[in-house]
Amino acid sequence: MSRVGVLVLGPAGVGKTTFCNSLVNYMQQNSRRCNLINLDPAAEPRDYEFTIDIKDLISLDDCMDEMNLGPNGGLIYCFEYLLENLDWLDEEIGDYNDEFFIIDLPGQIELYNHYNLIPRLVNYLKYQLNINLCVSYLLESSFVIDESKFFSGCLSAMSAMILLELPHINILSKVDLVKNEYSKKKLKKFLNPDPLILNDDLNRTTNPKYHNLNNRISNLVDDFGMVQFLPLEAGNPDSVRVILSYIDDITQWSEGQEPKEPKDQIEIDDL
Ligand SMILES: Nc1nc2c(ncn2[C@@H]2O[C@H](COP(=O)(O)OP(=O)(O)OP(=O)(O)O)[C@@H](O)[C@H]2O)c(=O)[nH]1
Repeated sequence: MSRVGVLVLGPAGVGKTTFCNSLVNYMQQNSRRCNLINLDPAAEPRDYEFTIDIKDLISLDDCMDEMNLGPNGGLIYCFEYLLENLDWLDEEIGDYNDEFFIIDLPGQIELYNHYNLIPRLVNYLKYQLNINLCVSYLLESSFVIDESKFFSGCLSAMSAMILLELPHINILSKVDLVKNEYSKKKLKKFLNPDPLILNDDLNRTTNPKYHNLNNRISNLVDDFGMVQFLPLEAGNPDSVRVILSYIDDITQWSEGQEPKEPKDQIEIDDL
């Protein structure tokens, strides 16, 4: 039995659900089986039907009404409820063997930062349900083409890497929204960034009293080897193809096979 899963993570509104749909669309068009698992208890139905939907177990609206909670408290409650009822997930995934799962998660930072909810879920998927997992972490291009926001995005991606300890792909989403030539040029620099050069740029525009902090953060990003982002334009099958080839490679790698360099590359000018 071989089950592969890609957890789609990133801040709210970054394009996670749209990316999930683009992956399903691309895989279906290329005769590959895949299943969408929705773990966002607030998600509305989208283009493709979910194979498994947390809302069949618990929905955010019901939980907020019945428990008198706000949206963030309600979300935490839904995840705690899911974790207390993991046999439900087991039953839902039950006979799906030799399958590819695309797992859409909510973007609320509370789930990742203050609680141990997502790591517990990941452990269950990985060790109890034997799903060979990887993470695709999305950051929005138009947001990060500013050095300070880029470093802030890197830190949030690194926090997910450290927290989940899974093979990890970083993606800059919505590249089509970066329109003018100057910004496009900057975007290229951020896809294959040299954190130390970006740090010099950042220091040019920040108060000197922060330079030491900037230097430390850029050294950390540099040491961590977080040197690459893949561009995503959800409506462009070429960008989805390249990302999928990376997902295929790193999930094979985490199964214990030899890592291979993905052959596919995509340039921003190709999109
Ligand atoms: N132009 C453009 N818009 C996009 C792209 N991907 C997503 N969007 C838009 O961005 C908005 C948010 O997309 P979603 O897919 O709902 O984002 P999300 O991360 O799932 O949002 P939450 O679940 O609320 O965290 C929607 O209006 C999408 O149509 C893209 O590649 N290009």
